[in-house]
Amino acid sequence: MDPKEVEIPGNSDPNQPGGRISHLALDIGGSLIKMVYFSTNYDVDDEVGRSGKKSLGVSSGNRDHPVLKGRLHFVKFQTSKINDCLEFIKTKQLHLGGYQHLEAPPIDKIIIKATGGGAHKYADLFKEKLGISLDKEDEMNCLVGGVNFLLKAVHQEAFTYMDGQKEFVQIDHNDLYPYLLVNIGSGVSMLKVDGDGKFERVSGTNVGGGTFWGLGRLLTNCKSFDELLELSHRGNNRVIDMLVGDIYGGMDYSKVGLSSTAIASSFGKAISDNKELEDYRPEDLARSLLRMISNNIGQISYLNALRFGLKRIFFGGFFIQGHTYAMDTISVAVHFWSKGEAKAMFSRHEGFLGALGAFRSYDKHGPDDSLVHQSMRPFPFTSFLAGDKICSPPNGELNETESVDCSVYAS
Ligand SMILES: Nc1ncnc2c1ncn2[C@@H]1O[C@H](COP(=O)(O)OP(=O)(O)O)[C@@H](O)[C@H]1O
Ligand SMILES: CC(C)(COP(=O)(O)O)[C@@H](O)C(=O)NCCC(=O)O
Repeated sequence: MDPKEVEIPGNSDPNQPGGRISHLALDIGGSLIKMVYFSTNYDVDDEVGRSGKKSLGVSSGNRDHPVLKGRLHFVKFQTSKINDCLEFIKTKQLHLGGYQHLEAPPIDKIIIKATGGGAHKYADLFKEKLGISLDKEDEMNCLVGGVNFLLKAVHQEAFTYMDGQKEFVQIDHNDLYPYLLVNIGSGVSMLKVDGDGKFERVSGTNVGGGTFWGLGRLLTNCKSFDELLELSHRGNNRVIDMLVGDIYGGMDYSKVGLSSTAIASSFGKAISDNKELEDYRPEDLARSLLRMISNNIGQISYLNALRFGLKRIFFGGFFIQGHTYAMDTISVAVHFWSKGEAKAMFSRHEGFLGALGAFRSYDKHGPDDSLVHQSMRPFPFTSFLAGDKICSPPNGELNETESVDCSVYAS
């Protein structure tokens, strides 16, 4: 997959005079590299200062008046195509922070925040190809930092999805914790979150997004993840799944609360159909697989929520990426097993939780003399938390490469 060009509209192009990129952060996972960066080329306070009306420095901005306006960019690459990612960073000079304008930027001293297993695996490659060092942030810490940030700072970030209905959830900042965070990446991690930086990884499963894509590719010969998803939209899982009704002669097993349409055994019909793989339609195989994996994750999530008495479960990770059928299946599983007690919630920037957490971690270190702080910390970043300061794209979803306007307020 080639990354689309990130649109850096108008005067926020870092290659234009005064253009500036800051806070590049990476989450290098088993399947995908997620990248977040902020671009701006004008300082609102400078503008106000020039107009003679008011002049505020970065440190003296307030919550009613933005210090900076710019764009937050979200980009993803396949991890297997990491060279495309390196080329993208190099071409756009994303790694140079505030040093794009220098003829000889001090590249060997520049440090970029990175998380995910790939921050360890590919550290040498980044050094070799771009000359930069990766400052490794813990993956779970970043996930929690990212989701807490989104839930608190972004208007209409969390929503429920059931029976085709999306409903935004009003987040009460004083009543957010505890909750269960389920990150469905290549594998699945489940974390009990009790506060900012307060969490425990309570469970996980190796049957996750990588399983769907890996097994799906083998079963259907799909060439891309998007193709597999598209197939699953058109499929009918009942062709392959053994339903309760198939076992009970079309009847419900009502004594234990199982309707005739419930799946008794995923892929179970394949044992008696006397068919070969090629006799099944790829779309039906894709649908059964998606249902099986989503159901399983929904059920394990519910069991962990039950274990700790948690009523809210937030799902993240690129497996979901706004995919309605996966969300619906997960929600139904949580609803069914919890008898309506627990709620599955999703996030609009679900795939970028870790990258956002790494991005925010620029702020957590105190001032020191390293170049990372000079080049990548042009403003106090907790300031993003001052209310609903990130606008969403008009359609509310983020694609492969997207950016959102945002304002930075001094904290
Ligand atoms: N374009 C894509 N290419 C590959 N996998 C994708 C794509 N879009 C969504 N996915 C799904 O997202 C999963 C990866 O999710 P992610 O949160 O990025 O995990 P990781 O950090 O392990 O890379 C894949 O295993 C796959 O199920
Ligand atoms: C090892 C991982 C944390 C890596 O994160 P990922 O790249 O999958 O997002 C994750 O794949 C995981 O939690 N796997 C499940 C391992 C288990 O608990 O069985």
